[in-house]
Amino acid sequence: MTTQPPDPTTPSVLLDVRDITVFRGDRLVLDDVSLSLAHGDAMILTGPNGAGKSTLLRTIAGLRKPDGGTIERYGALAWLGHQDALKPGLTLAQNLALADRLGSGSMEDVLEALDLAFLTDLPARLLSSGQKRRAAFARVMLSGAPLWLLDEPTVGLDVASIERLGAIMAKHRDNGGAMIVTTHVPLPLDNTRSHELPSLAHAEPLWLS
Ligand SMILES: Nc1ncnc2c1ncn2[C@@H]1O[C@H](COP(=O)(O)OP(=O)(O)OP(=O)(O)O)[C@@H](O)[C@H]1O
Repeated sequence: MTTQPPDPTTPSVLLDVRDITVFRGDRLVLDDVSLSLAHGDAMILTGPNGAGKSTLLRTIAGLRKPDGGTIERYGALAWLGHQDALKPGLTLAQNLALADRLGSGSMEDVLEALDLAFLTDLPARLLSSGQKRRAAFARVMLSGAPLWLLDEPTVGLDVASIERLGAIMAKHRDNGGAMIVTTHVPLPLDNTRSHELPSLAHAEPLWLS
């Protein structure tokens, strides 16, 4: 539906992050963070509030520049942030059609997998918060990207929806995709790796220059 199984001639590594350092304002948030992801991997990013989980995902997504270190990516990525970023005046179908143009997923399959099919003609502003979260996740699926960066994807979701997400993530991995997921709640995912970010919040501020 989304990602094709890996081609044996392509490298198994999808993402290689080396010694990433990020400041926010004058404060060091990420200090020499390194991680790598291969096809089929699921990494759970943990750490207390403010440890820099969102900052790391945004940096990998290219939404901010690291102050040090390197990021090598082998394939497209899709990023799910805290904001669902739907256009409120457009219907769910119209919102997803914008994403569908970019990728290779099947709209019907995605709507079915997320139990959204009955909502396609509703303006996005009328969706509940859990429905909006599922719609935002639908855009990730429709991107066709092998690498998913998911920042607290389960916020606002009921138990059945979290189970659905778990099944979708497992299928994505079976198809050769990989993901980094931040979460404060357990996810229904097998064989995950975890990466814990320490809190640097109480470190002395460091000035950039
Ligand atoms: N625009 C900004 N300017 C300065 N500092 C910021 C800015 N945005 C975030 N920060 C700080 O960067 C640090 C990391 O924030 P981040 O949102 O990445 O943490 P997080 O681990 O995702 O937290 P949470 O678990 O609460 O979602 C925090 O101390 C936060 O206050």
